[in-house]
Order: sequence, then C-alpha cells, then structure tokens
Amino acid sequence: MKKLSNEYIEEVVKACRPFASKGRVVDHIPDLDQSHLSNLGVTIVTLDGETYSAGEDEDHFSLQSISKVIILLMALEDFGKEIVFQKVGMEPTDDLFNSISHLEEYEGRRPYNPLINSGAIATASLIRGSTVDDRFERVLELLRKITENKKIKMNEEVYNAECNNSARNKALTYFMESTGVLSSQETENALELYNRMNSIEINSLSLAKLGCFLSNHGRLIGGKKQLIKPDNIRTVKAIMLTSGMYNESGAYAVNVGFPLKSGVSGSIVGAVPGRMGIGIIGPAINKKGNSCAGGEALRILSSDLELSLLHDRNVVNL
Ligand SMILES: NC(=O)CC[C@H](N)C(=O)O
Repeated sequence: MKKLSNEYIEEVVKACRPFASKGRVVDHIPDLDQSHLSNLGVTIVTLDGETYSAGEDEDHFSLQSISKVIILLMALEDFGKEIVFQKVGMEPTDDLFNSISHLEEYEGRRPYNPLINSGAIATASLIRGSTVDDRFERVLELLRKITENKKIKMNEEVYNAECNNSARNKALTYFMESTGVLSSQETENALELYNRMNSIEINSLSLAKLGCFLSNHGRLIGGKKQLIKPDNIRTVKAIMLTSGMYNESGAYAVNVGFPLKSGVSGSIVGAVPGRMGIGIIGPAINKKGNSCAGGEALRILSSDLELSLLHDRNVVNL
C-alpha cells in the first residue's frame, strides 16, 4: 500500500491530468471556461487531522450538485428519515441527473433519490426556516462549521447564471407540484433555495473537510460535539455510494468503492469512513456530469491506498 504524502498526491495529479481531454467544461458557469480544462486539484484530510494536497488546489468553484448532500443532511435532521423518504425514493437510476420522465411513472411519481435534480429540489422543501433567507442562512452556518471556514458564501454571479439557466429545473419543480410531490406554497421556495445552494463557493480543502466530517460520523476532527446524528450521516453516505455519481454510480462503487458526490463544476467529495475526506476539482466533465480527471484520480487513490469499503480489511460502516 502506498504512503500518503504531498509528493504522492502530486504524482497522482500528474498521471490524471491528461484524462481531462476526454471531457468538456460546462459553459453556463461564470469564471469557468475551456481554459480550465486540464486543471486538477486534489486535497485529502485524514481523520488524524493531516492534510495532503496538490495541483490547482487553490481554485474556487461552485458547489453545484454537491449541495445535494447538504440538502439531504439538513432535511433528515429537520424531519427524519420517514418523512424525507416519503417525498423522494432511495433507489439509484440509470437516467441522467436532470431527467424528468420518471416523475410520471416511478412509485408515487416521486424522484428516484435525493441526489438527482428533482430529488434535491423536493428535499430542499424539507429544510426548516420561516423564509428562504432563514433557511439559506442555516445552510451556510452548517457548512461554515463543517469546513471551519467562516468565509463560505454564495457567489452572486454564479447564482444569477443558475437562475437564468433554470428552465429544466423549473420544469421539474412545477411538474412535481402538478403531481403533489410539492405543494404550491413550497414550489418557488424550494427552487430558490436549491439555486442558492448550487452557487455556494468552495475549494478543495473545504470539500475534503466535508468528506472528513462524513467519515467521522458527523463530528469535526478532534471535536466531541455531534453536529449531525450518526444515523443521518450513515443514510447520506449510503445514498452517496449508490447514487452520488449519477448513472455512473455502479462503476464508481466497483472501481472506487466509497461514498462520493459530484457536481457539474467538476468537483467531487469523497468520504472514506474512519479514514479520510477527499476534495477534488477537475472542471472537465463527461456526458454523465462527472469529472474525467477527478474520477481517474479516485480510482488510483482507491487502489493505491486500499480505500474501497469492500476491501477485506476495511470495516463496512456506511
Ligand atoms: N449535476 C449538477 O451539478 C447539476 C447542478 C446544476 N446547477 C443543475 O441544477 O442542473
């Protein structure tokens, strides 16, 4: 098994950068264009509090779909598993992340799971607060604690772009209102909160800390306080393992083997229970919405460091 060091992460970054040429950088996110194609930043924070990092790890980017993890965590804390999974399913899907077709057919016309767009918008309606501002403030507060970064905030330009580019998400939202998944009072607020959460600006270190928090059962490193109930953390990690990489989740379970969540900014958060959190930014994404170079880095890290939960010597603790 390889030993973790900055030099080792540097080697992984070097080996994986060329894989970016297989992907494209999305064009609707401000400050992100094809000139970022071969960027790759990888940061690991271990549960012993060590940090290892290399590549473009200073880059800032928007949380995009990784916000779905926070949405689910908060909804579970606020309403509990039973109510959350009455609104959304917990099954993986072979459909794309912004698919609408299943909302007409799948059990109770619910979204398949909380980590696709429809599921996250529906779940966002279960974050408590009297106004969207209150609810978003609670999200920022939690994220600032988890990442120990008080500066975390929304990027206004990205938010405007999300709103201007939200025809598909609006369609999903209103369709869910028509089938009763969302009530008419919830519809606009759920989409608004979802757009704001997608636009939160973050970096690979903060993502690695989020991964570490999940790996550490809902506590900060060295902290005794339980910020989120361990059972809710377990639920989130299980859904990340089965659905966190959209309709590539099966391949990632086989080739990487621990809970992950990706975003269209090319970001990925990984949680290796009991061991480490991983934050990756590699803006070139494939057709399924996952970072090409980032995905390759995860495969190498998992193999070199024996990170798969299905590895005989690792304890399965989702
Ligand atoms: N896959 C993603 O990261 C999707 C996020 C994007 N903002 C959307 O809502 O479609």
